[in-house]
Amino acid sequence: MNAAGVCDYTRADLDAMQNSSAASFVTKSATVSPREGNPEPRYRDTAWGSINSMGLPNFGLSYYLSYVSQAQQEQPEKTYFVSISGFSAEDDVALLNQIYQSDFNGIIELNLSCPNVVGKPQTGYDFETVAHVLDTVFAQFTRLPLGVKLPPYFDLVHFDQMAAILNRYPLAYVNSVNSIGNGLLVNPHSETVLIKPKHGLGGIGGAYLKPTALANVFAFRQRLKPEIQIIGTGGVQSGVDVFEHILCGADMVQVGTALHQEGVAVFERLTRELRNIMAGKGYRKIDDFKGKLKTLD
Ligand SMILES: O=C1NC(=O)NC(C(=O)O)N1
Repeated sequence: MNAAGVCDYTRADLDAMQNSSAASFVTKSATVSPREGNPEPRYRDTAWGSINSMGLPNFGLSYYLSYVSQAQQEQPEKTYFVSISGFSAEDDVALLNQIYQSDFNGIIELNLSCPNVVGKPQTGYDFETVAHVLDTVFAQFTRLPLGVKLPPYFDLVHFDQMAAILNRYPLAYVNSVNSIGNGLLVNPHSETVLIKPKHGLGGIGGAYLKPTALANVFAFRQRLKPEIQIIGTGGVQSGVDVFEHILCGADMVQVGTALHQEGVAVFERLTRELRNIMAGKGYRKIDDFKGKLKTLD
């Protein structure tokens, strides 16, 4: 499926996802009020991936809930995801109330990791706030499955601390990772940054991101209780990358930068390439290799 923020902003984007061979889609992270987002240019592709500082532009939660309501009727066999991104626990409660009062019957993705709203830190790096938000959310909202979109972590102690917090809640899944926040890409010819917001700093995606994404999927799989599934996101450009995410423990894989660069045809290509890899290795189903990465211990 798509990673939140890619091919999910407008009805046309979501139609493209709905009519593709992707198993599902997630809608652009919705905030309490619709947002214009950051000034352009705010997204750039490179040979190795992408940089973005979109700033959570979105048409508001009701726009996406009404789209999913229609999609649920058209293709009821699919389970859809709606992403929300409050700037406080109270925001998240307000967004969840709106979802619970609608006919939405899919999965909620709570984005704890947008790095691009000036003045708003990435919640996922503030462990106490993560615990407070999840305490507040799960005290009231347990009917619909809910997962969290996490930023990448880079320290084993942080994996331990976050897993200890996450294991306290009835989470449906953890989605690792969001972009690497506040990276910088420059154009050496013009001696200029690529994007306008934040003097050129933005979230890094694509091939740059894969080693970090695989490490986060693998580390959380080792630490999280088995009831919490894992969505692997980051650096998926080929069937091999999908295979590696699953080998590290991903139950589902999302595609961001490569989807932005190639369009929804990427899903058929990735699926075909994964099938060929599995056939070559004699694997008949995902469980034959999911989470079975070998270490040299
Ligand atoms: O969570 C997010 N991650 C990103 O890399 N960019 C978007 C955004 O800026 O809206 N949000």
